[in-house]
Amino acid sequence: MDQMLVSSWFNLHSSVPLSYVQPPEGRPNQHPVATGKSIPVIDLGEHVRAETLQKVLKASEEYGFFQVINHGVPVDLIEDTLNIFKEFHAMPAKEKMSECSKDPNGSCKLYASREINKKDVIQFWKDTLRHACPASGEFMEYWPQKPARYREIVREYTQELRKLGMKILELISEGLRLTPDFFNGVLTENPTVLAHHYPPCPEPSLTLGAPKHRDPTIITILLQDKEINALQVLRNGEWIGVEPIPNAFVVNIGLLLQIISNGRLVGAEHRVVTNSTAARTTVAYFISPSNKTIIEAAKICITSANPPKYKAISFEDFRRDFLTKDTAFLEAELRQSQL
Ligand SMILES: O=C(O)CCC(=O)C(=O)O
Ligand SMILES: [Fe+2]
Repeated sequence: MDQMLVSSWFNLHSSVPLSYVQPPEGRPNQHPVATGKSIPVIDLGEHVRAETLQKVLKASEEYGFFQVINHGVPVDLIEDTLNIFKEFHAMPAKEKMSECSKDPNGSCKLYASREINKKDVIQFWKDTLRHACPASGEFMEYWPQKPARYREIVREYTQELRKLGMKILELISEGLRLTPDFFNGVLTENPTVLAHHYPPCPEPSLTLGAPKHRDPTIITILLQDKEINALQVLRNGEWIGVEPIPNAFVVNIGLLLQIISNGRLVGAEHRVVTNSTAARTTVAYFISPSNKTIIEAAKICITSANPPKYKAISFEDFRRDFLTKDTAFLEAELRQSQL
């Protein structure tokens, strides 16, 4: 079982095992990254709220991605968080597995794509630790207890990220003319933290760390490792690299918010490439609803010129379909006929 993790065997190979070789049309070099382009960077510390709001809205409409600086999350906590997840992924496989097997219902899990993404024949060059992190503190008893300060640091980090997430969602609510508390209840009740680890890869031109996908979230807030360019966003048919800015967060609109905004905000497609020299660790904070929540366009986002684009769907049905079907297919299925 331990051998399932990419980190357990990647250094035994000088070439990529066949099951990790992407088909030619899916390889990174097939669609190179646009030069000189980047996603917007937004200073959340700016004092004119209306201006910040416009920037967030514009970036969410045009890119579905932006970075935030002066966001209020303490730098020490950011460093501690990245380090604790690096230390976690560096532990022996057996120990990692046992630290993530405390909940029989699977609220905490360590996996490689082989295990989670049954629909994908070709695998991805990463391991992921994922667990629930609701504000209530529920499920914390199932979190890893190693490395020693894991629970303390990750608890504080997820609390801070919730605050930041709600601040961003308040700006978005105001921009979309939703009520200020629109996202306060069930829509954001079920956050998850995912710590991805991408080991160095001997043949980066043949592999991907993560496939082209949209996130099954309201929004995602990502902490990237310094100095490694690997995340790319698709915009108007071009891949744009997301350059790491020290201590900044990458924010992206998820498919759920695309549905809620009736297509006004973009749940943009993105992917992760690999490199041959350095391991990369990232921490994604997924803001998601509780299972029974119905996802549909907000009334204010529906007009006669812009009728509902998607069928209503419960989050649990959405997630089941999302895991088993291709996203493009799911979107087409959700899209109502425009008759
Ligand atoms: O690790 C990254 O850069 C991106 C991760 C991601 O896209 C995700 O968790 O959905
Ligand atoms: Fe993603």
